[in-house]
Amino acid sequence: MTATDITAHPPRYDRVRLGAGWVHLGPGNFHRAHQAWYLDRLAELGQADGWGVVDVGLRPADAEVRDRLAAQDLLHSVVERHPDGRLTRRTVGAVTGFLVLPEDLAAVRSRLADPATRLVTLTVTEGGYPVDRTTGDFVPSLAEPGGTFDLLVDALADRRAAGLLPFTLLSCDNIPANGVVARRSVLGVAAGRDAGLARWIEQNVAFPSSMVDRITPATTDTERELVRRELGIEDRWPVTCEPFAQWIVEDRFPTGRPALEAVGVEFVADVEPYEAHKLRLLNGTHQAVGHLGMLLGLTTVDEAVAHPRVREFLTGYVAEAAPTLPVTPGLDTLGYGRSAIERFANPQVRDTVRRLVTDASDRVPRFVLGAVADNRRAGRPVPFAAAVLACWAQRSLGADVADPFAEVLRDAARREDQQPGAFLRVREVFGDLGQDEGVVAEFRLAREDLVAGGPERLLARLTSG
Ligand SMILES: NC(=O)c1ccc[n+]([C@@H]2O[C@H](COP(=O)([O-])OP(=O)(O)OC[C@H]3O[C@@H](n4cnc5c(N)ncnc54)[C@H](O)[C@@H]3O)[C@@H](O)[C@H]2O)c1
Ligand SMILES: O=P(O)(O)OC[C@@H](O)[C@@H](O)[C@H](O)[C@H](O)CO
Repeated sequence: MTATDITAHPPRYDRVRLGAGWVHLGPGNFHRAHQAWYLDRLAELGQADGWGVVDVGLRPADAEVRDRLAAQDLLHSVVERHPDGRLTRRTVGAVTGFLVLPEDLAAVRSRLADPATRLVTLTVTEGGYPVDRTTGDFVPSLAEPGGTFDLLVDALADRRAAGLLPFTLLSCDNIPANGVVARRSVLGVAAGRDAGLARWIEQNVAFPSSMVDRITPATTDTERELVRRELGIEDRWPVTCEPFAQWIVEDRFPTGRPALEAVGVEFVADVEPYEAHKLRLLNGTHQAVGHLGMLLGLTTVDEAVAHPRVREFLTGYVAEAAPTLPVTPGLDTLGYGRSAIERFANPQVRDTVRRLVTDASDRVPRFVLGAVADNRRAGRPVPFAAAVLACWAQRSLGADVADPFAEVLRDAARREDQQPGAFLRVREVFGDLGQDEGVVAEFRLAREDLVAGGPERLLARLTSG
């Protein structure tokens, strides 16, 4: 098929009417497959006027994304990959600006200070928040100078000085109580500068929490080629993802919000039960399949789920974590976990196990350890979670581990033979977990399996095959 440029396939609405009322920090793949995709569908209904998104990148890698998208009028494809191989594509035109720090600092400041800007969203990854991984407390030394939270506090100070209303700050990162964590991060940075500003923020800025969901792998040349070959579109940075998408948001937007309920976003009074289900049963189970899949030498998540013992292990993991979740009307906890595993099994999505375990020390405490702590408080054993941690320990011995704590974890994993449980005693990652003798015993058992017979032996012990 001869490919035509994406600019020859524009959205069916007038992008000029979108303007710019929404700023997004962290313009990665997920943002484009999720928040921008939802707004695009709202724009098609003619209900997004004034809410165009200005993307802001704070990392050098964002400049390449900006350059590629700028060459195609900031349009991008979102391509849904159905299990039967079908592809559905739309051109997303919701992003009306793309700025990158540090070069565009003045433009970013003025965008954030503009009265038209009423909503700021974040997908800056779990590690992008200056809070302790295990307690969630603000840690001043983790706040990157000139980073996300300095920028937000500067912007709020500008708005206060100009007598403007603030914007609402909505975190879309996978973190328990992400609104509370965003608030703590902003207030922590503000308090270190000016108590009056911190008070003003406390009294005036809303930080709703949200649960976000759509499995969105990284884009490589393979995805670009797929879009060119199968759909006939030349797109310099398409995003491929699963067909499923969900966004549940705490409805606190004193400065207004787009009417996203028209395109399926659910606005609720309390997002916590939905968020807990998602983080513990989807992201937690993702950690399980990611660490096991890496040790099994597999590349994609669906390959791992196709291994019958891995699927059974994941089912066991879900059953172990499920009792820690609140009974929630309309939510079948075990069914939710089962449907997550079905989504992982989609052979078309081509998500990699490596993506899931990157920066695991930012993810495991948020996705796995909460359920472990709740189970232990209730006196329940945690053989499946302990097995996931043992897989992580084993994998930490490798040289190619991308993780802020890679060296510390490697050293601890190396000491395991002499000091059993040393890995779990890396306090910055595991908090007090290493003091729990029951968990340490289960972890040791799993580690012995891995050392003696690899992941197959561990799987054989914990599943019936
Ligand atoms: N990919 C998914 O399936 C998915 C689904 C739900 C939620 N999320 C959330 O979105 C986040 C980003 O995922 P993605 O797939 O877009 O990743 P990505 O690698 O495509 O993009 C990450 C973005 O975050 C920015 N970033 C990273 N660290 C930062 C920091 N310390 N400060 C400021 N910006 C920073 C990067 O510059 C980039 O713009 C995840 O960490 C998760 O919290 C992802
Ligand atoms: O992106 P992270 O690091 O928060 O977590 C890895 C995956 O579990 C995550 O990206 C899922 O794919 C996503 O949360 C699905 O909605």
